Amino acid sequence: MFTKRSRALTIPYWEGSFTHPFIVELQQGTLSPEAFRYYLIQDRYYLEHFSNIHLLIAEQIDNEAVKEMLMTGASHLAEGEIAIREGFFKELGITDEEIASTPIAPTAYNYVSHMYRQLLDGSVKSAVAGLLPCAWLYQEIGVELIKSGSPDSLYQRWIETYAGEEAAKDVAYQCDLLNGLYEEASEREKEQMIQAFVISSKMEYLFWEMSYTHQTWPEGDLSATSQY
Ligand SMILES: Cc1ncc(CO)c(N)n1
Repeated sequence: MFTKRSRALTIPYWEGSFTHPFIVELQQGTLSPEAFRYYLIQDRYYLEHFSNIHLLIAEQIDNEAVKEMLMTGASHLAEGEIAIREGFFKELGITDEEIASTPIAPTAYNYVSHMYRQLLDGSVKSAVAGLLPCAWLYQEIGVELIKSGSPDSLYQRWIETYAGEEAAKDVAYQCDLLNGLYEEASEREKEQMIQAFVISSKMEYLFWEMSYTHQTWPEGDLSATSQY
C-alpha cells in the first residue's frame, strides 16, 4: 500500500518535523515573531505554487476522482488556508513591499521546484504523490498540537487551521486515492511515486529549519563587485 510504504520510509523526517523547535516553540508560544513572519512570507510563495500545481496536474490526469480532488483542493486552498493567511498578513502588518523585497529562500524554492519537476521527469502519478505530505503532515501536527493548544492566539489559529474534522477527512480521502493510483501504476511509476513523497517529506522538515534559521542564499564573493 502506498501510504504504508511511503510513511515507513520517511519516519525520521516526520518525527523531525513533530519535534522541530519551530513546532515545539509554536505550541509553547515562545517561537520568535521573526521566525513566524519569515515562515509566513516563504509559505505564501509555496501555497501560491502548490495551488497552481494542483491545477496543472488536474489538466493532465485521466483519473476522474483524482482530477476532482485536485480541483476541489485548489479552491479549498484559495477559500481556506490562503484566505486565513491574508488575515495573518494584515494583522502582522506584512505589506506587499515587504513580501516583494524578501527573496524566496533556497528551501522554499527547492520544494516548489521539486513538485513541478514531477511533471517533467516523473509522471502525473508521482506529481500527485509529491503533494500528499503537505496536507497529511500538517493535519497530524494540527491534531497533536491542538491537544494542549498554544497560549499565543495567532499560533493557536495556525494550529486550528489544520486540526479540524474536515482536514482529517480530506487527508483520509487523499490517502485512499493515492493507494488506488499506486495499485494501477507500473513498477517504474511506483518508484517515482515513492521518491516524490520521500523528497517532499524531507522538504517539509527543511521548511521548519529554513524558517527557524532564517535561511538565505549564500552571497558569493561580495568583494568581487565592490570595485564597481
Ligand atoms: C510547506 C507547507 N507544507 C504544507 C502546508 C499545508 O498546506 C503548508 N501551508 N506549507
